[in-house]
Amino acid sequence: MKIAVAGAGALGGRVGIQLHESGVDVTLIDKWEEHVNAINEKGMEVHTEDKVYQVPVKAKLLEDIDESYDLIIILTKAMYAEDMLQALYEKNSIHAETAILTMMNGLGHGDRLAKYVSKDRIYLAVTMWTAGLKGPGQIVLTGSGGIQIQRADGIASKMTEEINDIFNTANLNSIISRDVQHSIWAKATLNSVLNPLCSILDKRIGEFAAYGAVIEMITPIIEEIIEVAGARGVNLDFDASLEKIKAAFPDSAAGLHYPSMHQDLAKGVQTEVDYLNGKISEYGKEYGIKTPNNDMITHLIHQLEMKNH
Ligand SMILES: NC(=O)C1=CN([C@@H]2O[C@H](COP(=O)(O)OP(=O)(O)OC[C@H]3O[C@@H](n4cnc5c(N)ncnc54)[C@H](OP(=O)(O)O)[C@@H]3O)[C@@H](O)[C@H]2O)C=CC1
Ligand SMILES: CC(C)(CO)C(=O)C(=O)O
Repeated sequence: MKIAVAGAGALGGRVGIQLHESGVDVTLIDKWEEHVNAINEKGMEVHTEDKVYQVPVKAKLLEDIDESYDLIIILTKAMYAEDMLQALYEKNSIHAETAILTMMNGLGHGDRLAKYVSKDRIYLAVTMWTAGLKGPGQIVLTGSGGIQIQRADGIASKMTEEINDIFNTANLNSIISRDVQHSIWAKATLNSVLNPLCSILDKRIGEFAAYGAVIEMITPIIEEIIEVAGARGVNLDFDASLEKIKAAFPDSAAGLHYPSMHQDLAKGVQTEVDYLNGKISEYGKEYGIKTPNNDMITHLIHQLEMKNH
C-alpha cells in the first residue's frame, strides 16, 4: 500500500518514520521547504532521551507531488486540514479508492472531511503517541502511545483491518475502535484539560500532574465536557475520563511532553483551541448548557495567541 503523511510536523514525523522503518512505502508531504530539504538531505533526525539517529524517510514538498496514494494520513493542524485535502485533489494525489485517515486532535473532523470524501473512505483515528519538533528535519520522541481507529461510517471493512495491521507492524499499538466517536470525545476531553492548562502554566504534563490539587482543579472542566457530550449522544464516564488523563501523567507515557498546543504558542502560531474547549463552548450554546470553564480557557488561549503577534 502506498501511503502519504500529509502534514509532516512532529506527529506526522513520528508516524512517518515508524511506518518507513517497518518497510512501508511512505512519503512525508509538507509545505515547509527547509524541513523537507533537511529530511531529504540527511534523513529525519530523531532525538530520544538517550540517542540521536537518522531515518531516511522520503519527503516531498506539496507543490512537487506528482503521484497518488492508497492511504493519506492527515496530520496538519486541524485548521489546515481542508486546505491540505483541496491541494491534494488539485495534485491528483487522491484516486477513486484513496482512503483518507485523520489522526488530528479535536472535534468535528469527520464531518469536515466528508465535504470532500464519502464517509466509507474516511477513517477516524485518535492517538496517545507524542512528538515534538526540534527544528527543520528534527523530531523529539519520548514515551509511548497507541492508536484507535474506525471507518467514519462505523462499518467494519477489510481496509480498516489492513490499516490497523500496518500500524501494528510499525509498532504504533493500534486497535480498531467499536465507537470512534466515543474515542474522539475521550481524547478531546484529555486534550481540553492538558493542552491549554500546560500551555497557560508553561509546564510539561508530568510537572502539571505533580500539583497536589490537580484533580480538584480539572474536575469542573471535565464535568462540562461530559454534559455537552451527553447532549450530542456521546456518553462519557467521569471516572474513565479522569483515569485516561491520569494515565498520561507518568514519564513513560506523556509526562515529559509539552502538549502540542504549548509547542504552537512557543512557535508563535495559532493553536487548535477552537477545536477543543472552543468547540465545547460552541456546542454548549447550541444545547443551552453553560460552559464557563471551557469559555474562560478558550479566551485565555486566544489572549496568549495574540501575545505572539
Ligand atoms: N505533537 C503531538 O505530540 C501530538 C499531536 N497531535 C495532533 O497532530 C496534529 C499535528 O500536530 P503536530 O504534529 O504537533 O504539529 P506540528 O506543528 O509539529 O506540524 C504541523 C504542521 O505545521 C507546520 N509547521 C510546523 N512547524 C513549522 C515551522 N517552524 N515552520 C513552518 N511550518 C511549520 C508544518 O506544516 P505547513 O508547512 O503545511 O504549515 C507541519 O506539517 C494536530 O492535530 C495535533 O493536535 C495529536 C497527538 C499528539
Ligand atoms: C500528547 C497529548 C496527549 C498531550 O496532551 C496530545 O495529544 C498533544 O500533545 O496534543
